[in-house]
Amino acid sequence: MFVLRRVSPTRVVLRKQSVDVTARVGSRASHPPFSLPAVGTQGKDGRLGSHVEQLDRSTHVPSRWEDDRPRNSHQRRKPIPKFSISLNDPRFRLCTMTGVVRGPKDEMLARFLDCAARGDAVQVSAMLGHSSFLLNERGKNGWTALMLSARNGHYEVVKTLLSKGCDKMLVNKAGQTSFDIAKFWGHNHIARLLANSKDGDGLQFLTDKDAEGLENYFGREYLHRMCDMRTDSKWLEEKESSPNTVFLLFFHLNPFVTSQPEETDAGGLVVKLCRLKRGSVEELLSQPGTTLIFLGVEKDIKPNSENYPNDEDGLTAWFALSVDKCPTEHLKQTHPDGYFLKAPMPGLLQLSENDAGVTAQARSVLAWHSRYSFCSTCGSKTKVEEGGYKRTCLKEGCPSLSGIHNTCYPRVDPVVIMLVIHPDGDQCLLGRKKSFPAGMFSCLAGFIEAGETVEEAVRREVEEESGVKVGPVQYVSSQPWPMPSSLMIGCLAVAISTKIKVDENEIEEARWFTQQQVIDTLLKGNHQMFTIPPRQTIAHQLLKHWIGIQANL
Ligand SMILES: NC(=O)C1=CN([C@@H]2O[C@H](COP(=O)(O)OP(=O)(O)OC[C@H]3O[C@@H](n4cnc5c(N)ncnc54)[C@H](OP(=O)(O)O)[C@@H]3O)[C@@H](O)[C@H]2O)C=CC1
Ligand SMILES: [Mg+2]
Ligand SMILES: [Mg+2]
Ligand SMILES: [Mg+2]
Ligand SMILES: [Zn+2]
Repeated sequence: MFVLRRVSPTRVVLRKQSVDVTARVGSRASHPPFSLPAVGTQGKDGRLGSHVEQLDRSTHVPSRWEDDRPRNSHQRRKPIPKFSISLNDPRFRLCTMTGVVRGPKDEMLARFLDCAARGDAVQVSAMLGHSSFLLNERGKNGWTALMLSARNGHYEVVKTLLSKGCDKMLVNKAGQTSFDIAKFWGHNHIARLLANSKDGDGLQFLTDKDAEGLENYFGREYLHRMCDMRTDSKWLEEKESSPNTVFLLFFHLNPFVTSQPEETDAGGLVVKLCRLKRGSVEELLSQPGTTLIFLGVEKDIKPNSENYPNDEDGLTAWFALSVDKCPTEHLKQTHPDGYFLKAPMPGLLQLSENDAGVTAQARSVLAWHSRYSFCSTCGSKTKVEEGGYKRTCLKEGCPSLSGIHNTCYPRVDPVVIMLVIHPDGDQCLLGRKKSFPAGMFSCLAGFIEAGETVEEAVRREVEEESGVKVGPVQYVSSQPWPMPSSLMIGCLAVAISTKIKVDENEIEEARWFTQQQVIDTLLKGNHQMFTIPPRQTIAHQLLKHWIGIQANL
């Protein structure tokens, strides 16, 4: 068990059982390096990322890494009183410690904002029930309840406030909407909620294009997977033969694509998956050695719309079709511009977010079929079921048929990837493999082993590869990585030792880089000293996240 305890405005102590490490905290990082300090209602200047010591203790949400021992009585959060007397009642005139007279309305507003900042959706809803004027009110620092709940990642509060019709277009003193704030602090589920909800005039706040970048690349769920329909073979057959169904073609795990001019002034080419229709793939479907996988249905199709007159449910299904023989000749007539994208890297990174998400799903499952043709338990033949999502052994009595059928489903291999932060809070550890392009450094990564937690895998891999010992570990976000089927689990971790000794079998070099060096490379495009992986990788996003949570906008 690790705890970070602030002992002075500039120092924290990191404790692990008998190990004590005292670390200086950089002047800009007055909170533990990645503890996402929650913003309370007492921020002095309305800036994001107010320092912990600037916060009213009653509104600060303690992070997992802070000392969780009971606080002194004066630090304990007081229960929020119920309001049952008229606000104009003179008994509610109170004086603050500074002698400034605060009216009952101010006091109520302060409590309302406090509830929003702490994530108390029930109390927020109750207070709005009798005092609707609070909805869009700002505190002294110019922040509304929506901004505070978006900042601190309180999904239920944001949902409650939106359902009451709050104004999500209001901005703080820095000109940021609640969406900007949620996005900046990495609360992507909240940013998506804000982006997709309609404003007072019934308009959607952001277009799909604007909302891009809210997920890690390969993570966009463009299709509804409809897992429950995989066992309905009649429905699947109907969809397979429908003229509206979309087929994505793969050969050697490479998707069939076209390059089209970009619809922007900037010009350039965009690489798009070819959405083939039944007519184009009819012959390929009947060839031996094809694999067909049901991917899902388009999410935003209006049932029985004019475009889909033949389909009873109006849902457009997508399938991935893998063929054994190169089909370019076959498609020459219908798709003269089509070609197979040289996957995986960096070819796949040219796709749009939507296409990348679908490709990640298709490629991982197809890769599994290509490597697991026979039963992994007894070596017998298998039959493909459930729209390509299951391979069942055909040998009666095979042990794979009893118990949990985990050998019958596509693999997902969990991998930890971590940005290790120096105890001084101002440097991070990056390494490079021999196979990386010259000058490129990235986060350390490694496969999780059987019977291992995410946290332990982070500590083990970092120590194995760099010799650095790690204490606290915090999850940030994940990314499917379809080469062939990894799930990257992105974490920030705090080092408790700093001496580097690389394992030369895995890593060529590892170094501590200062935050300024990372900013120069990441944001200013200065690649003289080193480069980092492209924006589509979770390694890049972890670095961005670290810079983000340290920033004091
Ligand atoms: N999206 C991103 O930003 C990044 C993604 N990655 C991905 O993360 C994955 C893991 O990173 P990596 O540093 O290679 O991992 P590790 O540090 O765990 O080293 C991998 C090596 O360990 C062996 N190994 C042990 N267990 C497994 C297992 N379950 N599956 C496969 N190999 C295993 C393999 O050796 P052997 O081959 O000799 O059998 C392999 O070469 C890679 O696929 C990489 O592409 C990595 C960095 C950035
Ligand atoms: Mg590794
Ligand atoms: Mg390793
Ligand atoms: Mg390993
Ligand atoms: Zn078997």
